[in-house]
Amino acid sequence: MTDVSMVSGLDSDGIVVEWTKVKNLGSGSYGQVHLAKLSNLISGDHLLAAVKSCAYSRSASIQKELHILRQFEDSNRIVECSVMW
Ligand SMILES: Nc1ncnc2c1ncn2[C@@H]1O[C@H](COP(=O)(O)OP(=O)(O)OP(=O)(O)O)[C@@H](O)[C@H]1O
Repeated sequence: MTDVSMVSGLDSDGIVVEWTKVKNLGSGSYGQVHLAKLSNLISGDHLLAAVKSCAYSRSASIQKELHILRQFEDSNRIVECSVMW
């Protein structure tokens, strides 16, 4: 996977979001996890989040993980889980 420090994409609400890698947090079986600064290009809001990314060819595994995590959205142990394309 090509390593880039800044990525733009659409969040699940169709909002354009730019994320900049701050530091590497680790990697697992399906992708890499970075502490990233997310910027909403419309509102100008920023937040820090752990962002997992992977090569497109491996994205089915991350989508499966997202599907499982969404079943626990009401859990107080999951802060928020969202997707960006
Ligand atoms: N929210 C988070 N905050 C801080 N570090 C995180 C966070 N999520 C993941 N990490 C770090 O990134 C690493 C990789 O996470 P990831 O979820 O991809 O894999 P894993 O669950 O550890 O392993 P596997 O996918 O192989 O079962 C973790 O081991 C952890 O060190």
